[in-house]
Amino acid sequence: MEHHEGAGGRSTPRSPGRTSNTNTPTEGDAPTETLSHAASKRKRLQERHQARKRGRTPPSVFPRRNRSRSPNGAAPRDDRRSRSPIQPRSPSPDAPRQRKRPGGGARQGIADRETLRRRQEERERAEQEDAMRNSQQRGVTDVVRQHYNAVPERGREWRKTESKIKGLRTFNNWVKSTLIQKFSPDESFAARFDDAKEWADDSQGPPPADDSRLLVLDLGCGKGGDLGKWQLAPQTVDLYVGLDPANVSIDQARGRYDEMRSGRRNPRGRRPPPIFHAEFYPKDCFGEYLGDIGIVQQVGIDPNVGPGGSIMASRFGGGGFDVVTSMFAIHYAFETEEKTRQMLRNVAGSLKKGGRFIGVCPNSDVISTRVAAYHKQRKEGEATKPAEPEAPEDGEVEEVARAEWGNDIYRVRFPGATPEDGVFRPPFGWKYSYFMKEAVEEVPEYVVPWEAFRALTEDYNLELQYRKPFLDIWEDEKNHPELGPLSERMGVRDRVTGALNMTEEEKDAVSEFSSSFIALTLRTNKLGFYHAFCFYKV
Ligand SMILES: C[S@@+](CC[C@H](N)C(=O)[O-])C[C@H]1O[C@@H](n2cnc3c(N)ncnc32)[C@H](O)[C@@H]1O
Repeated sequence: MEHHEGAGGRSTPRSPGRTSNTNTPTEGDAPTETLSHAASKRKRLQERHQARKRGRTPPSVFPRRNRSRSPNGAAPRDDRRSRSPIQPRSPSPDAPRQRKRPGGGARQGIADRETLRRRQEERERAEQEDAMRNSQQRGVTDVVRQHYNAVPERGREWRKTESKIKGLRTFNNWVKSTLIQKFSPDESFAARFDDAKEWADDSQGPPPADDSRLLVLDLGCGKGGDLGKWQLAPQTVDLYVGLDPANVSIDQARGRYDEMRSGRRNPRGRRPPPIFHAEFYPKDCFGEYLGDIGIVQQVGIDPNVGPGGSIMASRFGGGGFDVVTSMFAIHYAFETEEKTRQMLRNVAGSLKKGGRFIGVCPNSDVISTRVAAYHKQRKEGEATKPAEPEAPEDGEVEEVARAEWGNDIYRVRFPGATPEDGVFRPPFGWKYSYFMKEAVEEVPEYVVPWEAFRALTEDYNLELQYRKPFLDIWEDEKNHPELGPLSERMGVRDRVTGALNMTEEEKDAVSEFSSSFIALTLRTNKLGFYHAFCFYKV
């Protein structure tokens, strides 16, 4: 789904960011000279800290990383092969033929051969299963990657005028801007910001400028639609690292950044506002560890987070990023527990203490309510139908009740059975396809059962600070002194009437308040298909 476009309009005076170009950097490029003084200092501390850490745990990050490279935690296949005790050996043609020993020895040989053959078969079966599992995992990632690579980049003008879902796009963009405005600043910056009013009353001039700048990591950055929002973050961004498995999207994101930096995206040749240093790499952020990306390693990523990580590591370790963000993407991780944990390892490993993990994803409360209502309605329908023979006859396949809902603009469809009570247990692998006009065409996504997710995050020292459905965010923030006017400048609402600029179908997709049979429940609970969250690394 596309949720692009810069927040637009707001101009906050800020100190200039560094703007060195990366063009098409390669992994491991050293951007040190492009980072600010604060970041270099942080980096120096990081290096010092890592040196201390290395003192405690002798193996360097590199061999540790190599060992854990496989997404499913298995040892690299080559390693296993090289350790195999039964490599078939073909005798050298020049070697004298050995004579078989007579009697028991020969029988022993036959028994050994039998054991070896069995072991060989077992090994081949295990390898086949391994390959199958890997290819299935790759399969989903490939489908998602191919899909997003194929979504055309249609340009800002088209998105603002022609698009059938322009209301939805701008609304989603406003929610993302709101989240960035509210949660990207660190505590000391936010405190200073809060104090400013009191301080202004005393008329002693503005508070001293904060020179600590943000280092931001975006997992699933897509075509770079949020770059403009980060440029307008209250606390200046120093570095933005964008990762996404869709390589075409990554190229487009880099192109967009280059245009912003050069001012080509600016209307009427106005001087561009200063922009941070940014780097973009293709990467599966949920199936793989991020520590092999040079810039991520340089800023700092701790491989020891999560269950099993040492107390020393959790007290002194930690990453170097202030903010990790993942907008409309973490639902791809919920295919398996392994991927979900890898995603959390990457998030928590890259965040420093006090760092924020902010994002948006489909709200499982809505999905559960929808699925339960679907089954209830289906059963009521069945109860009024004439009775059918109890068991299916020979060769007859019992039909699975497939939950689905939506309208012309969006559609959610479960390909398999769903729980009648709407509670997704176990919490992984609940695949559904999501269709969104112009944006997402039947891409497999996975339910993110919220409570299970929240429980898992605790294993990674991530503490939930905020979680809100989109519509509640709108209700809470639409009259905010900055976010309210921002919504008007972005075209989220009508300047005169104040009503949301959306068709009924778009509203249905975002809030579901006009949907048919569970309309009342949803309206009362103010649910929306998406919700936003912020976790703090403690
Ligand atoms: C709906 S788009 C959102 C893009 C962007 N965050 C935004 O808000 O405009 C979802 C993105 O998630 C990305 N994605 C899917 N699987 C991923 C994975 N394993 N790791 C990182 N990103 C992934 C897709 O390639 C796609 O760019």
